[in-house]
Amino acid sequence: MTVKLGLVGTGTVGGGCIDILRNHRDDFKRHYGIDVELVRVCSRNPEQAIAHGVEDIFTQDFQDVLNDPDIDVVIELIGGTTVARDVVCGALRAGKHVVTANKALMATYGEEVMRLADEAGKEIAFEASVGGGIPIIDPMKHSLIANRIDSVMGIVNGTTNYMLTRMVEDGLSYDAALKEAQEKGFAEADPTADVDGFDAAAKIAILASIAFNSRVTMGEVHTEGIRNITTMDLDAARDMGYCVKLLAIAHRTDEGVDVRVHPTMLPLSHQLATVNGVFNAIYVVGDAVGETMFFGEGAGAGPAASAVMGDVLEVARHVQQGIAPIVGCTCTDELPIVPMDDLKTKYYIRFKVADRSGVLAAMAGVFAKHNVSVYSVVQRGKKEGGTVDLVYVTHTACEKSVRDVLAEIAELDDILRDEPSLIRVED
Ligand SMILES: NC(=O)C1=CN([C@@H]2O[C@H](COP(=O)(O)OP(=O)(O)OC[C@H]3O[C@@H](n4cnc5c(N)ncnc54)[C@H](OP(=O)(O)O)[C@@H]3O)[C@@H](O)[C@H]2O)C=CC1
Ligand SMILES: N[C@@H](CC=O)C(=O)O
Repeated sequence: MTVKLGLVGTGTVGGGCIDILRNHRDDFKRHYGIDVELVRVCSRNPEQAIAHGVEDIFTQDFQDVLNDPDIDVVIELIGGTTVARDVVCGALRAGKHVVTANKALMATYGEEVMRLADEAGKEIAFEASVGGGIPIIDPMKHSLIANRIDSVMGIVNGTTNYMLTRMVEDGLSYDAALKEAQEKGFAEADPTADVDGFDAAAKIAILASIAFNSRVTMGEVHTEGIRNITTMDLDAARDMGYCVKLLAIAHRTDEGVDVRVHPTMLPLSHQLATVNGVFNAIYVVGDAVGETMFFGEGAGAGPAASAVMGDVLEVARHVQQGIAPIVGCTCTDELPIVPMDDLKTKYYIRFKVADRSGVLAAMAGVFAKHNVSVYSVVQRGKKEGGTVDLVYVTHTACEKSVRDVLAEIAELDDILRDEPSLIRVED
């Protein structure tokens, strides 16, 4: 039996999938007996389809894919939560299996999508939605199923990790580093999703939901990106023996789920400090297995298409063998989200302030008022245009108090000259 595929979205990942199918279709059949055929391809305009040699099966209307009775599996690779939601939900309602790389959709409408799949008795597979080419969802749903998982954390956004690496190692500006990441196909269609942390928030929401059997949506994840991080911060971190990474963190605590995305300073000796460029790494800690780490390329056509096609072939194998979907929604519990205000950690905060007397004393007063104990204050860079950069490192403090400090300093008369950059410090 030939399993018929319909693909919607022919950009970076969709193009990668078409290429894999063209190059390896015969191998899949010879090695594994899995016979798949791409019968319909949909996108907004035909240029990408022509470039990948599939113009003969091209359509601009995704309904042509959903309404084709021959298609067994729909592959959604357009991204976003509007048209993609119609494609995914429509395909499931039409009785088709679905493979998607869409983390925004799964982290926002995951409950609806999983319910539709359960009702239809069809599979919804989304390995590529987290960690690009790294197998992480399937191991968590299968190989690690015997564990109680208490922590999942790591670097899950290739674009920002690539940018931070290029900024540190090659002195690239933020804008130049982002442009490169976009050219390499790492960034989302709207790269603010990467740099503002929303892509990582979606991914950690998906991982936390699976790990803790309790649904976490991306809106529930405290999210900060790297927009305010400058080369001055990266240099300051290095001088202190640290690097800066955009970390996605999910812990099961006695209070519930502590889940957040923010720039974090890590000692250069930390395992995650060596994860550079487009690479991602995800730690998973289970009560039986102990510590595990998953590592690989987190973005780009090849890695993402590898994960998508892995799902497609597994679903196709099930279709051929008549195997019903085994695991549907596993979010059986309802754990509360721990408020970010409760976090206790050390902080690096850089303020660009007016270069005049009295500023340091005024700021010291605010820190003292809120019981945030300062470990060091250092001036960085040159005094320019009547401003100076002050770097504060605190002892362990409460997030709420630090937020109060920032709010009060912002209210001080004509002191702040820019948004402070705030980085949490892990030892
Ligand atoms: N890039 C990566 O490294 C990774 C991406 N992903 C995920 O994969 C998905 C696709 O990403 P990527 O390939 O990078 O995105 P691209 O922007 O490169 O490709 C998106 C494709 O969808 C098409 N499209 C957009 N809107 C519509 C629509 N309304 N109807 C039909 N087609 C449409 C686009 O056409 P047009 O070009 O005309 O806009 C384009 O062909 C996203 O969910 C993303 O989050 C997951 C892992 C890694
Ligand atoms: N934009 C994402 C792509 C993969 O999910 C990233 O940079 O990690």
